[in-house]
Amino acid sequence: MTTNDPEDASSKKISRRDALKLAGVGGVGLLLGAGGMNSWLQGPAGSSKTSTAAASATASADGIIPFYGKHQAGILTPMQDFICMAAFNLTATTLEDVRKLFQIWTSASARLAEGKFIEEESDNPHLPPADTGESAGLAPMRTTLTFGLGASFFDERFGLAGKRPAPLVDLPRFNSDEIRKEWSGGDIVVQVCANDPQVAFHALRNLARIARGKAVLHWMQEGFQRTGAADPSGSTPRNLMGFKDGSNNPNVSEAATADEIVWAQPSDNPSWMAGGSYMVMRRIRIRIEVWDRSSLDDQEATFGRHRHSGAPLSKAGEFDELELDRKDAKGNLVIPANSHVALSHMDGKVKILRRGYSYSSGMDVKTGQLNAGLLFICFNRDPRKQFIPMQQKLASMDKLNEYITHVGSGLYACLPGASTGGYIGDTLF
Ligand SMILES: C=CC1=C(C)c2cc3[nH]c(cc4nc(cc5[nH]c(cc1n2)c(C)c5CCC(=O)O)C(CCC(=O)O)=C4C)c(C)c3C=C
Ligand SMILES: [Fe+2]
Repeated sequence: MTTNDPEDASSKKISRRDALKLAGVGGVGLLLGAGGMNSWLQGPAGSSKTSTAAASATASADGIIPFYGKHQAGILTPMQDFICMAAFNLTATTLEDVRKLFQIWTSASARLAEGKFIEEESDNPHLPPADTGESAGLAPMRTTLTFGLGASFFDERFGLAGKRPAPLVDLPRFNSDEIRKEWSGGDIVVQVCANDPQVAFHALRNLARIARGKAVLHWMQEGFQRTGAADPSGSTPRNLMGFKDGSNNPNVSEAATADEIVWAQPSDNPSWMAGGSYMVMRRIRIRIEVWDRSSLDDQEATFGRHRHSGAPLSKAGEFDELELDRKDAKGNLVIPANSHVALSHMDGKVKILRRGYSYSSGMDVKTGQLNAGLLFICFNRDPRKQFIPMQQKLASMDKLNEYITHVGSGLYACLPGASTGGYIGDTLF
């Protein structure tokens, strides 16, 4: 069985020699030892201390991330440059049809991850082509496809109500939420990430196409970050507010950290979720024009970090430790208590794995302002203990709230990975 476990060398389809050859183009390869090359090729998402962004920069930027494995890819996988994400509502009326849908989605996804069409092409000119075709000749581009189930999947329709995982709660209404139904929920979520926007779109479009008669699109959103080509050094990407975003993500290349923060464990309930994770999606609109008129001091006080270096206020290095108790000569906290990092740090005890993308949906025709923001995505083992208390704290006092509004929301149980011959969801139905 192939695996998407980032620690497993057998999952790498690009040979070490190829990688070194390619990396040599940018002179990066020579600087990396064998261990360094491993994480550079396929280290987990999270802290850019492990050069995760560099993984999408050169040698492996067009490679294959195996679809089959203990865990679904697209969770610990170092972030690709683009996302195309959608929620579906089921029109299927039987569990057998739902199972068939996941079976065809699984085999199509495994092929898409390898840069193939969803099916072998038939040469019958009287039939529509099996695949829509816009990925012809394109490389796999590190495509990952990650599937999750919303709470509504467990309603009365398919006899699975008794199986709804306890952590898959209905998210509470948070202070100043302006959540819209058209950007929220859904029976199933599919997160497609790739280093090419057309490859990502193609994958999602074809999944929607083969779902015909069984599921329909509910919402869809594309997102981006700077590409690996634009930043071959792989430094932490900046969000649309100009700040480095992701610096203090947990280092999930340590299996124990990933198990503690991200993966549902066999001892957790329900056991069919073991190896899976809970994904939170928040569509967060940013009032960019207002932000752009605020002073640098105000911006830095909002996040509690320096804009240029990404360092915590009063520190010089991006990865320097946050000292939240430190006071200046006047006795004021150096990092304001209502700053985004002071609050989201949660005494260092509660952590989530963030994997969000910027989005831009053109212009708001009513106001003439940019309709843009953050497609916030995070993974956690139990949102009741991680995301929810963190967001409760942020929603009530974060200085960032002056500039943002949460307009879409979803919580999804991301199933464990599938083995070759199995299908996503086979531990449940
Ligand atoms: C509930 C969880 C979080 C939401 C929602 C959220 C929104 C949000 N964040 C930024 C930008 C930054 N966030 C940063 C750090 C950070 N954010 C969260 C959680 C949420 N953010 C956490 C757990 C952390 C790390 C805290 C820590 O322990 O240090 C940063 C600083 C750099 C970094 O570490 O990534 C930025 C910048 C935006 C723009 C946003 C909504 C639009
Ligand atoms: Fe944040």
